[in-house]
Amino acid sequence: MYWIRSKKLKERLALGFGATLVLFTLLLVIDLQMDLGVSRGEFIPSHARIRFANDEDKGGIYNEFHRKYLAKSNASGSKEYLTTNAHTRSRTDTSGSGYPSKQITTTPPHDRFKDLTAMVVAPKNRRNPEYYERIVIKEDHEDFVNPTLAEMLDLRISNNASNLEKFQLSITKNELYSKSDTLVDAVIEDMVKLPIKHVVQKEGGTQIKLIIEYPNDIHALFKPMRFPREQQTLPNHFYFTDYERHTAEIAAFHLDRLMGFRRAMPVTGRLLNITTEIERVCDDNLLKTFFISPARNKCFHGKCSYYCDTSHAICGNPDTLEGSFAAFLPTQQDTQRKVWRHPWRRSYHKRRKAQWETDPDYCAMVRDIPPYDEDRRLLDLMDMSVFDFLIGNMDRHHYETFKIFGNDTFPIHLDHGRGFGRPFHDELSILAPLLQCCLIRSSTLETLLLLHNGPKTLSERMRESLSVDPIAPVLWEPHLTALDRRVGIILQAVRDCLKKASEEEFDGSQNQLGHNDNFS
Ligand SMILES: Nc1ncnc2c1ncn2[C@@H]1O[C@H](COP(=O)(O)OP(=O)(O)OP(=O)(O)O)[C@@H](O)[C@H]1O
Ligand SMILES: [Mn+2]
Repeated sequence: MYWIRSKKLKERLALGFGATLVLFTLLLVIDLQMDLGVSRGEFIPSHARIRFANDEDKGGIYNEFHRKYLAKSNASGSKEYLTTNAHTRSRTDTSGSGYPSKQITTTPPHDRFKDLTAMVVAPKNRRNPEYYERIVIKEDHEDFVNPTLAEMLDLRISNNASNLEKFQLSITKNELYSKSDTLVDAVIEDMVKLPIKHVVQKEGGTQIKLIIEYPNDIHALFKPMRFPREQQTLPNHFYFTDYERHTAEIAAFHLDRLMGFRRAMPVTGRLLNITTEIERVCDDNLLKTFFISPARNKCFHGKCSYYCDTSHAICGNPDTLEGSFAAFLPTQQDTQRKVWRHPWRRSYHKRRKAQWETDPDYCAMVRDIPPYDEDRRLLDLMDMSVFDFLIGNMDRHHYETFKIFGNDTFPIHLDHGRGFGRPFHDELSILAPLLQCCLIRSSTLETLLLLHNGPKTLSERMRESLSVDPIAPVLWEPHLTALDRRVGIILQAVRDCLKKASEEEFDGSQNQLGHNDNFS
């Protein structure tokens, strides 16, 4: 009897152990795939796993910059000012002092950053690179091969292809569209004017998104308006629980284009009739979630993991709804994208920090790991850091590239719904990649200097660019002001990097001199 019972127990234990082992292995494989960017069955290490930090390490230029900047903004009272906005804080908001309270009183004199301009215009010194050439990188475009998707896929763009299809097939290895592009406006006009044929909810992702289908197989990704322009990120929301803003998607596309990155798909605003243009043409699953609110507005909530219930419904006014429409990424055969985990990914945990937040040598480790050890990828992450800092986007957990172009291609600037949430706050941690690597493309620095010194500032250019959008004004004014302020902060960050490097260079040459002195 005892023998049987013990055997059963053993069997049960063995079974339990086996099941746990299988589950654990499965989890590990899934996690590893995200970590290593799996492509056509080959494992290509993309970057280190997110490691959580234990000890606070306060060294490094990133932490120094952080401290300096905080000290500065405290000394001047506050860099933030009062917003008297009814939407900002509802009566039930018990968040305490999450928001600004003082008006800026003094403006410092305009610093033209002439020291940085000198470096951008200096010719590249091939024989004897200067110390700053390790920080401000001038790229060679001599062996410039830049095939299009059509060329890679051996496809001809037919004359009766839609503007979107032409656009998609003209995407190149280096950018989504060229500086002299003529298709972006046409793609946008189609998304604004063409009738909507069919609507389904996009699967995956955390918040609601709809796939809009127009005639001729044209598609767009729709994000609906939830709040008025003046609504800021709720003080008690983390970046990963922040609501998405359709205006941020639109503004991010304009900024990406203005900065000359051309890595974001075209996005436009459009007003919809929620009844005739969504409810009557949507699939059954979405249709089931439609209802009329007590205020007699037409609403729906869809199905998703965040904010898809009656209390977070998307409502028309009474049936007019505003939203953003992003041109669809290529869906042709062999245009798959590779998903990479961002090395400076946040922890997505409300109490833990990621390793980069406390390790001042984090970049040295990233620099050694493919694909960051060669070609353009690390420079692209620096651009992304600049871009995200400007828009205040903390939600950059992954990024995507087109598989067919290999590793020496651009990361697509995707998913900016959580940008433009806190116009009175500059989130320096978004600049951590740039500050920890002390690295920037010369062309990006040049653009920043131009936007800083004029003739037109970034906010002026953005205001102008956004003014043609059907739902203009797209951004609340404080967001535009923030852009100009943040350009100045990035330039200061680059200057601090250069200053530190020049000090190190000077120390090095002093040592050498001292050494030589002994011989003289
Ligand atoms: N313009 C587009 N065309 C086609 N697919 C897109 C487009 N933009 C984004 N996607 C795809 O949809 C996915 C989800 O989009 P997005 O990241 O904007 O939504 P999200 O809800 O914020 O997702 P998550 O919560 O995972 O961050 C993206 O990872 C991308 O693969
Ligand atoms: Mn997202």
